Amino acid sequence: MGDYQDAYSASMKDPDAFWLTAADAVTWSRRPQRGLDADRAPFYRWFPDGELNTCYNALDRHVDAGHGDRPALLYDSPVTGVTARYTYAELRDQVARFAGALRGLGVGRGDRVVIYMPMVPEAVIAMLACARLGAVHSVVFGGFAPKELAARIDDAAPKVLVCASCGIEPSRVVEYKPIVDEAIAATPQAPEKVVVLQRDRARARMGERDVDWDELMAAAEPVSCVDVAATDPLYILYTSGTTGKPKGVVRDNGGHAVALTWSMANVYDIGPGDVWWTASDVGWVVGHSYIVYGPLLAGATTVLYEGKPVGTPDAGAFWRVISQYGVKALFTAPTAVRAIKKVDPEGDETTKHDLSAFRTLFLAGERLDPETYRWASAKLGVPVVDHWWQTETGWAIAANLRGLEPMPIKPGSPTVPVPGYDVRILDQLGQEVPPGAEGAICIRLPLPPGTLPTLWGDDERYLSSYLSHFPGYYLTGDGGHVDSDGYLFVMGRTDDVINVAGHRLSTGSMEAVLAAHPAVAECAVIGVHDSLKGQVPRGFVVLKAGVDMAQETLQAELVAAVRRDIGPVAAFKEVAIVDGLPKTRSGKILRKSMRAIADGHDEPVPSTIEDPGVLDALRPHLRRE
Ligand SMILES: CCC(=O)SCCNC(=O)CCNC(=O)[C@H](O)C(C)(C)COP(=O)(O)OP(=O)(O)OC[C@H]1O[C@@H](n2cnc3c(N)ncnc32)[C@H](O)[C@@H]1OP(=O)(O)O
Repeated sequence: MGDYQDAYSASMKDPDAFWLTAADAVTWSRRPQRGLDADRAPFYRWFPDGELNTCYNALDRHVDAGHGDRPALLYDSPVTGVTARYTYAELRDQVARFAGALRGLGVGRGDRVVIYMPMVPEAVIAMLACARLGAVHSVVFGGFAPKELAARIDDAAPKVLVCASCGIEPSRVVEYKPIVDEAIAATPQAPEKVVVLQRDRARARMGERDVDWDELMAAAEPVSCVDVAATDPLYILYTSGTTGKPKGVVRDNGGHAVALTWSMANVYDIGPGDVWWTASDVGWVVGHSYIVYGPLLAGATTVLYEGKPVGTPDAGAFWRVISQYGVKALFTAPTAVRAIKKVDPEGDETTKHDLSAFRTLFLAGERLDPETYRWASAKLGVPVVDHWWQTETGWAIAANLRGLEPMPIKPGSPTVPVPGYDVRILDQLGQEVPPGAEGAICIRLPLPPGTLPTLWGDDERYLSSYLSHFPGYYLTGDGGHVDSDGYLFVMGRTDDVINVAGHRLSTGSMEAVLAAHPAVAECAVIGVHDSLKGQVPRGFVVLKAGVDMAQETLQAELVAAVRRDIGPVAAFKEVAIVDGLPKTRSGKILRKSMRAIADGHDEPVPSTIEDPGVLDALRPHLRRE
């Protein structure tokens, strides 16, 4: 662990020096003299005296350096049959023009813009245009329903919303504009204007506040980059918490640019001119960091793929893209690999494509099970590198740093803490546990650059969600252990957040939907193991006295309600009607015990249980006997 150990120790001993050196890789309009600002600890900030523009660093800088002809973005859309190639100069020009269009709609520094779009180049253009103006974008994943979109609009209070008329799923066209209209009607924070990108598969009906993307672009003048403080927000990205209300994770400009630039070289071994592909969605943090900002900051070529691992058209889609564009490294979620493996268990499709340029498969977003790791390693013949991070951190907490010092891979472990992250495993009393012992995975403050400085408009919730549990530490919400070689093993969430196909979801918000049904007296939703999606939600409801309704009808209504209120992404398909839910004497539902039984590893029942008979009666439902 030579280079790694040196870098890690340097980042711990003198974080200011470490990150100010890393900051040299970024172009500043005012170079920072200070690294960490701890004046308002635990609200730490990075590079408080620095000024820059993130869009300048992602685009203009490369054009100014003479690389305007280098491909910046390769769009590949098997669902529409369209491909497109943007050089750095072309992408810069499109972004500058759309920034001019937004400015014409009154968007300026600090204003919020909500983006609700599928995987089209215009989504990337809109994000970078906001960054160019110093405006704050908030991208919402297309699989969320109107209510979820409305909750995000409510919180971000955007001046403008940018959407497409539709997204294209393999089995159906999803009309986005009616979802946007419904969401806007449900919030007092309606944006002044909605910019609509019309797609031929389902053109949107336009209303008074709507503006057509093409018409706007045709009339707009390009604008240059606006310098912002390093500590100014670049974006807000909402993520599920334990309650129904999503948390608005804030990302700053300076720390983000420094951390992502550092990560592209050191974690992913990607530099200028390399072709890099993150198969995810711009609506998730992986899409923000590693479809859009990271690769462009690094001067690499990023692939934007509007398709699925299977079915668009077959299980060879990923290998076709790798071969067609000479992709050096792919970053995706384990669930995508499991989907391919299910359809093509022998990996025959891998042999039909030239993968000679392909060097590494990076996986994150959910636990990488050893079986999936072994399959991908065997079929692809390249290192399969797990790494672990969160929406909140924006980049890797633990990784096998391929550009710094590749290390032996241990299946089931994302390897070691990344420089900047002081990872500790704590017991319930906040004491550090010895190697091998399970505990709460925490990070000693301060967090490194690029991580969340707070939650949008809610410092209190930032403290209560992450910092107050163990003072001086950031609580990740995951449990796990470190082995005697210093490798981290992440075993899963310790709260009621679940991970379905790499999508982080709150069981609390699903419970709120079930509880709102007039027939339901009480309910619980738990995440249970699923061989394809990693986890899926399962609901259990107790009916109000006197309810007389056919079980199937009620179940169908409850499933439909979750899809209507949260969205298809919740993948909520199963709900059981039961006589009672197991509780402690103080009334807390024993979800952990329910989860354990459903997953087939019974744990001792807590002594605080009110009535063990209730849990016994539930066992057949949990085990689906
Ligand atoms: C490290 C930090 C992080 O964790 S960031 C988060 C990282 N997570 C990821 O990158 C997500 C990885 N997962 C995926 O990309 C997808 O699940 C893959 C593997 C491609 C499978 O996709 P799919 O077959 O659509 O299944 P799914 O479970 O995602 O979808 C469930 C239902 O939702 C729908 N959906 C999905 N995306 C959209 C969208 N953009 N707009 C509208 N609807 C969408 C799907 O069609 C599906 O619907 P249905 O239930 O089949 O009708």
